[in-house]
Amino acid sequence: MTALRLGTRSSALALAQSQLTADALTAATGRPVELVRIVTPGDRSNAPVAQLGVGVFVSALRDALLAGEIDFAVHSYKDLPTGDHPGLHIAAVPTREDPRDVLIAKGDRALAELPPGATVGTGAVRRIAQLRALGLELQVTPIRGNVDSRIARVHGPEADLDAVVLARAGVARLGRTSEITETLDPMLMLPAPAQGALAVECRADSDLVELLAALDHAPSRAAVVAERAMLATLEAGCSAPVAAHAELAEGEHGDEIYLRGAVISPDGSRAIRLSRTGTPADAAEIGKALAADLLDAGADTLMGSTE
Ligand SMILES: NCc1[nH]cc(CCC(=O)O)c1CC(=O)O
Repeated sequence: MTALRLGTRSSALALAQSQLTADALTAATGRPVELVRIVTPGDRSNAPVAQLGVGVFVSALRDALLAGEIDFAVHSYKDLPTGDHPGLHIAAVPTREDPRDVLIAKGDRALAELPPGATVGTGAVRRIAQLRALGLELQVTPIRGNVDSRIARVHGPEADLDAVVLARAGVARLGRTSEITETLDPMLMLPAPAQGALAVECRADSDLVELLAALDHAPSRAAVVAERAMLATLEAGCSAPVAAHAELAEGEHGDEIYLRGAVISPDGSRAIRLSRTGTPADAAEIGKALAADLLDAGADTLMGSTE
């Protein structure tokens, strides 16, 4: 049988999550899968990702899909733009990894155990804002780079920070969970919408739509749909850092989604945190309604407060 071509970036994380997905697909369907490395403008450039945007990585894979060079691609769902892409289809959202953020700190420390003035590195404005909101005497430092190079800022010959904050999912997929010193409580550090989830994408007219659906995990998809609907609705009205986390639980009347959302001012001085519940079938509506609640509570005014 001809192998299905799975396009992937060459970063360690992209290769790890592509290989995991390839193995799961082969186990579920018997179809062999080969990885095809796509060199993206982002991989060729030395410019910081913050400047290029993760969009460049996604675009190169999507171009290769539409050109028929690859049959499907696996993305970190949180890196995808919120709008649908014409001609493409997300055929599966596999079982999500733990969506929480983690701390990797020197001396096996938790956040509350870091000494005053400790340096904590992280890239995302969402994490920076929530770290500042804790009111600890931390020096929050914006950093960039891949997961390995960020961990190297704490452990290793070039170490120059006391701690870094990362997504648990990325650390787990690279097999480095033993280095985690604290998994951060979502009450304090709410994750990015869709963090820990993957999107398996193919052309909308592809024969593979049904085959790839074997990898879909309905509860993971419902959670991501709720979180991303919230994000998409907020994008129109507010440019402050956004966080979201949906949990599925069995309620009295069947499964229920519990969606939490937060919008934080970049300096951490103000935060609006709200939640909504509903049924998984209404995931998108729950997300939109929570975004409307956040805007009603003043989410659009949070960008103004800076240090
Ligand atoms: N921002 C980059 C990024 N995109 C996806 C992950 C891994 C976690 C995931 O799949 O959600 C990471 C690293 C991180 O945020 O620490």
